Amino acid sequence: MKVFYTHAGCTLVALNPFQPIPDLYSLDVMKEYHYAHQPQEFKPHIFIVAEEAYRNVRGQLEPVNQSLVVSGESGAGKTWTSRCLMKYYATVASVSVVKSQDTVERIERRVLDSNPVMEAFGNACTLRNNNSSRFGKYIQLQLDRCQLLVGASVQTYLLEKTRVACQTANERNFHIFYQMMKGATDEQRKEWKMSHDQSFVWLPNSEKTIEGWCPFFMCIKQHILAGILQLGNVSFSSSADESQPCHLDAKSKGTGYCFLLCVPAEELQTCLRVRTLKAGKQSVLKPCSQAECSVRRDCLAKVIYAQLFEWLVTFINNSICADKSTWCNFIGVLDVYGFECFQTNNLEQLCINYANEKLQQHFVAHYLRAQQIVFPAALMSEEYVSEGLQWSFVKYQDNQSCLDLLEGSPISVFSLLNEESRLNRASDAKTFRVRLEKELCDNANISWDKFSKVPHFTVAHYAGKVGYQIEGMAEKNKDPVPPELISLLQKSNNQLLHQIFKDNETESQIKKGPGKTTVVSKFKNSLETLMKILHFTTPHYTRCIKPNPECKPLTFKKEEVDSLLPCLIICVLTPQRQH
Ligand SMILES: Nc1ncnc2c1ncn2[C@@H]1O[C@H](COP(=O)(O)OP(=O)(O)OP(=O)(O)O)[C@@H](O)[C@H]1O
Repeated sequence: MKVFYTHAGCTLVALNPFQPIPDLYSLDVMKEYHYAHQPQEFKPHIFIVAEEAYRNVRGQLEPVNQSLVVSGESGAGKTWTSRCLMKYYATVASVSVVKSQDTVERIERRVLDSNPVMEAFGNACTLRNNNSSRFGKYIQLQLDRCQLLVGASVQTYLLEKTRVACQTANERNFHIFYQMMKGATDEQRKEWKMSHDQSFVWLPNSEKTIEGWCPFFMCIKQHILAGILQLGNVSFSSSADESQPCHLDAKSKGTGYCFLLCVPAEELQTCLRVRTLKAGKQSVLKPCSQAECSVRRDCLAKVIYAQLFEWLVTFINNSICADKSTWCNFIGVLDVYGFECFQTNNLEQLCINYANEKLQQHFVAHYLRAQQIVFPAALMSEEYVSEGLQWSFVKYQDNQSCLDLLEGSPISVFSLLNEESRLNRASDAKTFRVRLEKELCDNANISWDKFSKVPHFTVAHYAGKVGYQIEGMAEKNKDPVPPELISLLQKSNNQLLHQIFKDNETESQIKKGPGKTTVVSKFKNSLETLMKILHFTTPHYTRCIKPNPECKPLTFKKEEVDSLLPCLIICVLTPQRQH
């Protein structure tokens, strides 16, 4: 029926049309909502949410700062919606009416222009979405005393860095690699030691044209990225004599990647194949197996890319963030990865689903609070409480029990996983599974398929059950980076590489000892900071819905969408409190 928005309780539901809808987001429509006496009486639209938040800031009612939480599965339209919100504020809260044109160029444009740059480095074509964000982000739009947009800052969460060195079949690496190859001049190719016919292991499906995605070339020095691509073509073969390092395969004998990363070739090639073990003051050199060499190669690429991404975010923040003295309120836009359940799920999905569980808890708690219910005592005793509210409360308890399972103290999945990662030995999946079962068997949210051949555990999340594979989880959680590689990067003659590894967090982690700062502990900390921000702001929820898995325009597959609805039902079932 070409209706793309509706309200469900306090949530705006946004249906992805998968094709541009003329005039749905035009300047005139923005103005209509912005200048309306009562925008809530207009047709449901993302601009109502935007305007409501804006008016709240104007009204200065506590909490004045606002958070717009945009959720939904991959491809549902979260990034699109976040962009719409940013464009809305860049228009209605524009400084242009007040100050010179220069300022407009400097602020709104810069904020909006940061999107394609971040997307180039952080988005990729996946099976679910051609332009899938592989990181979460919270964008804080900073408003001055007159509610004009004067700056912004971005906080990012959990970049999927494994994608740099490993792309699932039919998926691609981050956009930036394709963009730079597409835009490279002959001269640049020469500089990067890349011939026209050279193919790259880490650049799959480059022939794929992506509709609606416009490749462009970024004018920054891409030596590091070219170095990463060249590194992906390095392979190893075992030496006949085990006491000797692996051989570098004929094709990888070239030292282009060492040149591009500006580190001594011999030293890097040794670091990739030989481990330095410290025993007191003495160092012992131990050749790595073929598989270990590949892990070290991938690790090098991942750590460089992750640091580069962080540097980019800091760089963007430095250019868009307003001086603290110039802004007093903010509207935050949260675009996080939705709930994930694949055939094989590991640490990444566990973290993502944990984040969703936290957000869901925040949502339900907010909703119950908005109903002026002081729970639990009042909720249970008052007779007039609707069935819907009681149901919400039960859901809230389920949600809490799942969070206890994941992050609770002293014993939870995370605490046990961290313990396992801190052991000075490789983790054994079967033993770890037994430990999990022994310690957590009291929690009804975890279960085990006794007949499964691979060690796993199943968590009953609010949005459904997800089975997590245990193999490799503790190692991923450690995210170890060989110290030799970091020391080498610190010596790089590439100014940027040298700078980003100079006082590198990875190094301080290494100094603290293995497993001290784990992926889970870092993610949990950053999520806690986010939850605190959300707690002190007025939240607005938008749930994006993917109407069909094939991303077909204007196609609504009822059976596919229905499975998503339980997460929404909570807001439909809880009517206004009736006295
Ligand atoms: N309102 C809309 N109008 C037109 N097209 C849209 C709209 N919302 C989304 N799309 C289309 O759907 C695609 C997927 O949307 P988007 O990238 O925002 O999803 P996402 O939820 O952020 O996914 P991911 O979690 O994978 O990053 C967009 O590239 C765009 O083509």
